[in-house]
Amino acid sequence: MAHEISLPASASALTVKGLKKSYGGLYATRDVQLAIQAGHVHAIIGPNGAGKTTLLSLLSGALAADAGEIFLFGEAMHERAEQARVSAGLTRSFQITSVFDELSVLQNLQVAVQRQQHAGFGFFRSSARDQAAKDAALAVARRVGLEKSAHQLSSQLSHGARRRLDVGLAIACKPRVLLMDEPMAGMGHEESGEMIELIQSLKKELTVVLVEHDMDAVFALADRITVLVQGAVLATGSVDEIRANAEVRLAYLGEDESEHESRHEGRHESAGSKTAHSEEVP
Ligand SMILES: Nc1ncnc2c1ncn2[C@@H]1O[C@H](COP(=O)(O)OP(=O)(O)OP(=O)(O)O)[C@@H](O)[C@H]1O
Repeated sequence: MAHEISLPASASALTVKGLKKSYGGLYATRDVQLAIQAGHVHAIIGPNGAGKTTLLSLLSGALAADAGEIFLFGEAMHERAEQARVSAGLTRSFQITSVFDELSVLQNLQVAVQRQQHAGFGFFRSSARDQAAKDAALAVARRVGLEKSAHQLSSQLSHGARRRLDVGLAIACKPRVLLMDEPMAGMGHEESGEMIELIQSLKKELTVVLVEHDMDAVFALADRITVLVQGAVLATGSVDEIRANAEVRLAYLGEDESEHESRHEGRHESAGSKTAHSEEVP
């Protein structure tokens, strides 16, 4: 089980060293080290309050770290502002407020494409550039399975389709590493399945850091898993290594395995409804 960084910074898509963040006396992120390999889906799991969202915010630049370094393909990100990280290829998805309700799917994607092209909101526009942005937006809509809803208002989308639009907005920024914060949240079985398929397909093009409570989705998608407990990395490993790790089971579930198994036998839950106390490391 690797706690230490075994890859040189340039060999991994994202390398994190000694990352720290505290709120008052409480460490939300405690000396976190990560080496995330290119082309992987790397899941970050842990109980409620473990520091998963804080970690994503530190990686995206939405939050300033107290200490630590972040490298994107060997390039230092930790002193850059959020937008500069997006421009370098480090983008966070599922900031649901980034969707404009009053715009169609295609218009939303077009705005994201134009931002990426530094075209702004209509300044220095040319019809050729507008057409190129529209074509690129349509390609992204197809990529996330929203071509049939391209002209629909975003406010009229189902929850699952809206979350796919969020992925589309992130893809429009041409990320090399995509940070995803609970993409399956609030989804039923079918919508989760569609999102799993979409994330699986993204692996061909980019690296995904996935924070997710739905363990079925994590086990279906992850090449590597890092377990956070109280802000610190407890373990990093393959799905099989993490499932077999007694320390993880104990710390993550807060109970021993036999207790968990007996409780699990009597429980029935639908996908996407799992909470920290019902998360499984089966
Ligand atoms: N703005 C803040 N001010 C003070 N404490 C905070 C703040 N944000 C987070 N925390 C604390 O930091 C710790 C980590 O929180 P964080 O939201 O990152 O955990 P999480 O693993 O994402 O939890 P969850 O699974 O419930 O989303 C928690 O103890 C939380 O209460």
